[in-house]
Amino acid sequence: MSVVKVQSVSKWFPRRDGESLHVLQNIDLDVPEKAIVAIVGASGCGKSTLLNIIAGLVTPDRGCVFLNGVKASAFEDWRSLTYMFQEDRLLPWRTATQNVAFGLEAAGVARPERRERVTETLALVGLSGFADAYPHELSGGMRSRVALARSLVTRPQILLMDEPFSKLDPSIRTQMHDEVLRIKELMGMTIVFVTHDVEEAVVLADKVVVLNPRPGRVRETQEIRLPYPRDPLSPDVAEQARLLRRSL
Ligand SMILES: Nc1ncnc2c1ncn2[C@@H]1O[C@H](COP(=O)(O)OP(=O)(O)OP(=O)(O)O)[C@@H](O)[C@H]1O
Repeated sequence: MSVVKVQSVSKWFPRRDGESLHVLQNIDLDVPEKAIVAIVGASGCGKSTLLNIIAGLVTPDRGCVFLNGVKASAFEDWRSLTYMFQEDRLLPWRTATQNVAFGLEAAGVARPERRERVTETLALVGLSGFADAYPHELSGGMRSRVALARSLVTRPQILLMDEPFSKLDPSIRTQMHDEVLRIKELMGMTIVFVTHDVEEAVVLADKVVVLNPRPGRVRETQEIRLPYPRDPLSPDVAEQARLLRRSL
């Protein structure tokens, strides 16, 4: 069974001139359990809209999304799904610990359990020594790790990421890719992410979905069968990236 299934989804947004913008047309997407799927495509082709529809943040005009086989409109286990945004969105007045704890506080998790889970998750992303640091005291890579920890602290089954590492230096980005793969294996998550970076798609994903613009349609789906870990500088990754670029 697919963990995420997108079935014939179409979406229009209203435009200021009274017309509507056709953003997505008949999108089908199947994400099996523990898969990593990348969505790539030209700017404005509807990648984030598709991710937002999967996350239940935007309602499709046609078609539907199933999460663990349940129609999204009837899905109740939203804590099993988490979303990592392009900006880290850390609260500057909260320490790393307090930022990571935020979702658990909102969910009413008791303080002792909160403390245990935050400590465990900060250790998971390699930030045990920075639990009491404020965001301005952390490097870009560390902030990204806090944001990742905040997404993981609820022990999600599905991780959605919208260009989460695009603002990082290439070497830090590579470190974050390694972290995501390691943690994904450990936690057995299913991941869907959006990226502009075809190398990032090839290094992380086992399936890459290429969207065509205006309106966004699935142009093709490429399986990436290279073994993990994938060296971003290897000829195999370069060749897959070349094929994807050609498709774009
Ligand atoms: N809430 C909204 N209301 C109206 N138009 C929107 C809304 N959200 C997105 N759009 C428009 O829908 C189109 C697709 O946007 P979307 O952000 O999904 O594309 P994208 O492929 O993620 O773009 P990028 O790669 O530049 O981030 C764009 O033309 C955008 O302006």
